[in-house]
Amino acid sequence: MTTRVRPSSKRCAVIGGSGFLGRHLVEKLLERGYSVAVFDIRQSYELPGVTFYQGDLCDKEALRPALKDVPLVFHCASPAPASDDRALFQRVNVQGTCTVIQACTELGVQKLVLTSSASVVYEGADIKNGTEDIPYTAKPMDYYTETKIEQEKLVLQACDKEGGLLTVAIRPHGIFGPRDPQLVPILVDTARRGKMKFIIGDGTNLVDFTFVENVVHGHILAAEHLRPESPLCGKPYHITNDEPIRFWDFMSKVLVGLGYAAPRYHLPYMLVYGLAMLLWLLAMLLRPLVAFKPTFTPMRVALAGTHHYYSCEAAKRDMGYKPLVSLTEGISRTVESYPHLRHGAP
Ligand SMILES: NC(=O)c1ccc[n+]([C@@H]2O[C@H](COP(=O)([O-])OP(=O)(O)OC[C@H]3O[C@@H](n4cnc5c(N)ncnc54)[C@H](O)[C@@H]3O)[C@@H](O)[C@H]2O)c1
Ligand SMILES: CC(C)CCC[C@@H](C)[C@H]1CC[C@H]2C3=C(CC[C@]12C)[C@@]1(C)CC[C@H](O)[C@@H](C(=O)O)[C@@H]1CC3
Repeated sequence: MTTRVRPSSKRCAVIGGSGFLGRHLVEKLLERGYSVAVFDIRQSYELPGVTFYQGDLCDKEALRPALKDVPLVFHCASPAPASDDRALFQRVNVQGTCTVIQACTELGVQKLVLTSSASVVYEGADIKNGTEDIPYTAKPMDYYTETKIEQEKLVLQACDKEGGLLTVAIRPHGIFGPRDPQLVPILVDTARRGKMKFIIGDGTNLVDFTFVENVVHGHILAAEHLRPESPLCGKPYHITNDEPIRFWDFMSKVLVGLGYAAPRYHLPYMLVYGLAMLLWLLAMLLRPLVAFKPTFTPMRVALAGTHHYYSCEAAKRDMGYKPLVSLTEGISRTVESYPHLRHGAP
């Protein structure tokens, strides 16, 4: 006779746990008394209380040991959004997520929390205080967004309240904080190359930037409130700092905090967007001959020149979410964490 081990409720797995958000999530889970299995294609640190499993999430056999006897799984792995490798996004975000769902179901995992993105509804036009009922965009601006939509649908449709796997998706927007490999490093690199002098558009567009610890808090609340009778089952939730800020004020605060000049001169939005489209087309055409990646992609220009902020009222109502770290505090902790990116640092 085989006896099934009852999974400890303080045990969980984090797929993508070596990444920026994943590692912050792991650290908070440990603080809250969880023991954590990390599954990732790379191992980036070691911590007591964490067991690492290195592998590709598209490989079910590699996933199984990490998810065995675990009641709760967080899935926050993805290829980097800036990549233009469509096949990789399809394989990891879509087929890989199917594999994760199958493995969870076969192993009797009770809850799956997906890190989705608020970008699943963004198509380059203004979104002001967007709620979760905005339909998915029919015109995703890049392969990352296209596959995040498919991924979110797969996970939410897999929710089975009749004793099966329970699922929920968290949609953060513009995550920033210590160890972020993307937002601050790209911003500083652009500033060092003298390209952060310009404000795209009139500079009044409001945007959500969300401190990483608030995003982690939203994930843990979602996991702990996800039960068969709760409204969270099969639903997406925006998690934001609940403090929309002008895109260019946020950029300026980070730049000035790190010793760089704030952007000052205005350029018309449509002009820069048109140029970004042209450059992107050129990069596509020349790809077989020269590999160059424009900094100002159409997606980045759109994000820099439109309103895109979201309501987190549903998360407040259904899981008692409230941001723990203010934008001002988050920016100052972020700036302090990047001494090597300061102006003049070797
Ligand atoms: N950073 C943001 O602003 C932001 C905003 C909204 C949503 N998200 C979502 O949050 C999640 C985490 O993003 P992040 O910023 O921490 O990115 P990240 O790149 O730091 O982390 C992603 C992790 O996934 C791992 N990974 C990639 N492919 C894998 C594979 N095939 N098998 C196993 N592991 C694999 C990577 O090694 C990495 O450790 C992603 O799902 C992303 O779509 C990020
Ligand atoms: C070159 C400049 C105009 C700006 C330099 C900063 C940008 C690199 C970031 C500003 C907003 C960021 C952002 C993302 C990537 C980095 C920026 C463009 C995402 C597209 C990353 C993927 C997430 O899922 C998106 C989300 O919905 O949160 C991010 C949106 C903001």
